[in-house]
Amino acid sequence: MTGRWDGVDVHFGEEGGRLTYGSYLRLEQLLDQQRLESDPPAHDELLFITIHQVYELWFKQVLHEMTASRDAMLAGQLWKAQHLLRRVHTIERTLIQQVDVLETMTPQDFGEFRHRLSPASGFQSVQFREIEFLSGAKDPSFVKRFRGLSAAETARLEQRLAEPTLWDAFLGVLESAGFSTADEDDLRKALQTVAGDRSSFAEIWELAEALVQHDELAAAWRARHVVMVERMIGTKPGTGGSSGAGYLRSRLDLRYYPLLWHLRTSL
Ligand code: HEM
Ligand SMILES: N[C@@H](CC(=O)c1ccccc1NC=O)C(=O)O
Repeated sequence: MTGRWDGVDVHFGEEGGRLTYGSYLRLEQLLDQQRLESDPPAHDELLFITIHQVYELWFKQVLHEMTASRDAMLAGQLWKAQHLLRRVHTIERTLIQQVDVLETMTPQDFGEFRHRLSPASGFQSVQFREIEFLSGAKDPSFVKRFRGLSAAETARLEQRLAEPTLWDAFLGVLESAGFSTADEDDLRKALQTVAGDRSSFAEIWELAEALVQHDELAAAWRARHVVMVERMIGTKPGTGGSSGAGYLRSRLDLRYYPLLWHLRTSL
């Protein structure tokens, strides 16, 4: 910035032609990534692409925060793990609310370009599956069922399958506090003890609550997504080759941390 605040010759961001807003954020590249499949262009396809790209940007951020939260747990920095999970929750609430924007598209307007999308589908979102794996729901069959993955994408999924999950890291936290997590019975007892003595185990309890919150928000997204799908395509099969809403309904009961949910019954 040069010049005077109150004068006319104020030139923000022009110091020697270095960093600018657009160059820092790589806007030329970012804003040039929306290519429609429909021809002539269907009006709503830009919204459809933009929404998905925004989801993928947030997925990237969520993975960044979840990975750091996991590593903080492994390093015994419980306050940090919880701080980062709170940010994840806030992003996840945003991801659920964003469905509202896409629902301003009618089924008729979606129908103008939907036939062009097959066999592509959200089922092929690598980052979405990475989030599931890192959360604790590792299912190698998804890697096999993906068609058309690049070598780099396959490597990312394999890495997520191999590395510790948030749940693994949480078990490490319990072990560091002196609990046995050798079998499910020991684990149930440990969780019961933590829940029953919150003044002694405040940080561990809060961390468990943060994991439950993450689990609940993921479930809320699945529920929101399937209702949107029913609104958009009814009971038609999906472009990705599944039964559509039927398949998505079969995934509604997925929970990352069933033991933290079972615990509720005995509190
Ligand atoms: C018009 C809006 C949408 C419709 C009609 C729709 C429809 C579907 C259908 C039918 C499936 C099942 C797979 C298949 O295609 O056979 C699916 C899966 C999926 N969709 Fe969407 N979707 C929509 C928007 C979105 C958005 C905005 C996202 C955000 C990234 C998304 C992410 C996903 C994911 C991650 C899956 C895999 C879910 C799983 O395996 O549990 N979808 N979608
Ligand atoms: N599977 C959707 C199409 C769809 O929504 C989609 C297509 C390509 C890329 C991402 C998508 N989003 C979620 O599935 C359908 O069957 O209508």
